[in-house]
Amino acid sequence: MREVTAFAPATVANVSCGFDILGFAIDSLGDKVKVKLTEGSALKVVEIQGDEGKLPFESEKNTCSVAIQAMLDQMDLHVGMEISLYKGLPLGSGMGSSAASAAAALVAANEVLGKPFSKEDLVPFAMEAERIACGAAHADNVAPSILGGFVLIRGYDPLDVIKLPVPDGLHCTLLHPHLELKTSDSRSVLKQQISLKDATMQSGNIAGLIAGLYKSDFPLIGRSLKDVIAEPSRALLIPGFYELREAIKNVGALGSGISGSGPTIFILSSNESIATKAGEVSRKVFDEIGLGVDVYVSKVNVKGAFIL
Ligand SMILES: Nc1ncnc2c1ncn2[C@@H]1O[C@H](COP(=O)(O)OP(=O)(O)O)[C@@H](O)[C@H]1O
Ligand SMILES: N[C@@H](CCOP(=O)(O)O)C(=O)O
Repeated sequence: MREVTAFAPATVANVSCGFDILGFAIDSLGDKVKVKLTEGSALKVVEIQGDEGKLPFESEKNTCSVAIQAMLDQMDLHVGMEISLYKGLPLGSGMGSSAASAAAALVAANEVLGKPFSKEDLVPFAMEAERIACGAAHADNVAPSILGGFVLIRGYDPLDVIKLPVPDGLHCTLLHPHLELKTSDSRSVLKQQISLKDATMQSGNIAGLIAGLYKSDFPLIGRSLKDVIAEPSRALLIPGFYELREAIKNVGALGSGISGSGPTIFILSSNESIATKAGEVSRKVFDEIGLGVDVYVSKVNVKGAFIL
């Protein structure tokens, strides 16, 4: 029977000011999923590697099978598939781990079925997987993981997904402290109301960030990396967050923020050498507080999920 393996990249959701509406994809880090067409009509997760035994095999709980089931439901198609998941991303990391599994699974399953859907069409199916992973069908991880690049979710009802330009040279440093923070938990600490002043400030920064991407205006991108909605509540859950921001002030980075719902922190820089320096300085902050950290330096991935 036909089998296909796909890779889907890690993602940085929110990008500070764009809560639930902005995200971008990272190079090389990600999950792989193999999908094999079988007899019958059941989706079975048959193998999971790299998760330390933490992820569910039940097809109604794993984001791979939930996403594929949403796709089959839309087609009213009853086929059997065996799904093998190779986790490259840590769980509850803020790097879109649940999303990368769903994105890779969908791209592989779509290929196995002869590509009935475009990549854009796959986004709503992956959102259903996010609903079971964290209780909210947000698209700011799944859309960039599938499509690559910077992605804006202009609206959810109806879904309106827009790819944005990626300025040459833009690099991201990711600091993943050795902590697990579930997206569902870090959503539960958010305030449900915001003031007019904060709404105005956040709107200015989102508009500024998008204008900065279109103009390749690095200082404007840096000035816009501010979040008055989620960051004040969530930063308290991430040791070293403000110390890191202080420590990288003289390195020349554009700015820093929480990647998705954390605990990973992202830093944007205008070139690889600043991004690397920012990583070195940040590592020292975590060494000082005695918390292990993984540091990654990456370009923005403009390709998204792909068949291996
Ligand atoms: N294939 C999968 N990969 C990762 N997480 C999954 C998967 N399937 C289900 N989950 C559940 O989703 C949760 C992790 O998602 P989340 O907290 O959103 O992490 P992240 O911030 O890394 O995306 C875990 O509770 C995990 O059990
Ligand atoms: N917009 C979401 C993004 C969650 O990203 P994750 O990588 O932590 O799953 C949020 O801020 O809750």
